[in-house]
Amino acid sequence: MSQLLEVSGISVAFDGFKAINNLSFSIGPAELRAIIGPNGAGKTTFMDIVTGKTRPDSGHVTWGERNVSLLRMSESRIAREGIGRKFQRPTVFEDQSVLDNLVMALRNDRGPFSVLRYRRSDGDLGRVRELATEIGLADQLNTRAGILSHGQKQWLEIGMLLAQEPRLLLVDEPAAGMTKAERDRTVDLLRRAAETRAVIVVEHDMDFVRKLGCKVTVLHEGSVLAEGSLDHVTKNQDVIDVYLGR
Ligand SMILES: Nc1ncnc2c1ncn2[C@@H]1O[C@H](COP(=O)(O)OP(=O)(O)OP(=O)(O)O)[C@@H](O)[C@H]1O
Repeated sequence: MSQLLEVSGISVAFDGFKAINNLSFSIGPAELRAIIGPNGAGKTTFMDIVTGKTRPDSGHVTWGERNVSLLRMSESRIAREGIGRKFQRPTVFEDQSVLDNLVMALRNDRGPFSVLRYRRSDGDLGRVRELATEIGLADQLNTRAGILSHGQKQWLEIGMLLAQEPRLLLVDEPAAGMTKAERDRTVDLLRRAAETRAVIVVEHDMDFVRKLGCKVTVLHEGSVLAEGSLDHVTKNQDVIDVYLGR
């Protein structure tokens, strides 16, 4: 298989306004990609379409080895197919410990009645420790999530998504509100996560995007304006005119 997700020729209009306009995009199974673009370019709407929250008026979105269409699937089915989404604001269970948040995320996996029967197993604890190490919170397992820093909460939520072993992770503006040290650790975390899965990062912070060191897709008015390395797209005059030069 060459691509994990293939989006071709999608368009969606809200009250006649084309938020997404004949957009095509694809990402491989172990690839990190940054999406940038001015406010209103369609970045959120694009993620809404991939996750099934918004249905495009036209176009195709195909997924996985069997090229199944995501357009007929519900949001929850798409999540079960292995597409995880991290919104900008962290949504962890503040009164629970880091450990319990990660255990709950593992539990999410197990079907509708499993929560009732659930017992924490040694295997789960092993996996939770692995996840906590991956997100840099191994020493905070018993800390209440509510007292973590903003960056640590973001990592915890990424860990909760990783617990479900997504094949594609969509991450919305992770750098916002983070300290420089937290941003650097987030870059490492996302780069590592993308060694074994596809990761799409929507971000305005160009320094952060540069550190991600990945291919960049620039959206503008619902279409791809430019694509390539950050150096390549930042030299593009159209990109300078609509985004960087403002
Ligand atoms: N449900 C909706 N109804 C009407 N218009 C919408 C809706 N959702 C998005 N839009 C419009 O579609 C365009 C694209 O919005 P979108 O939020 O996808 O852009 P964005 O690139 O994520 O912007 P930002 O960087 O500000 O988050 C905007 O003009 C927005 O106002």
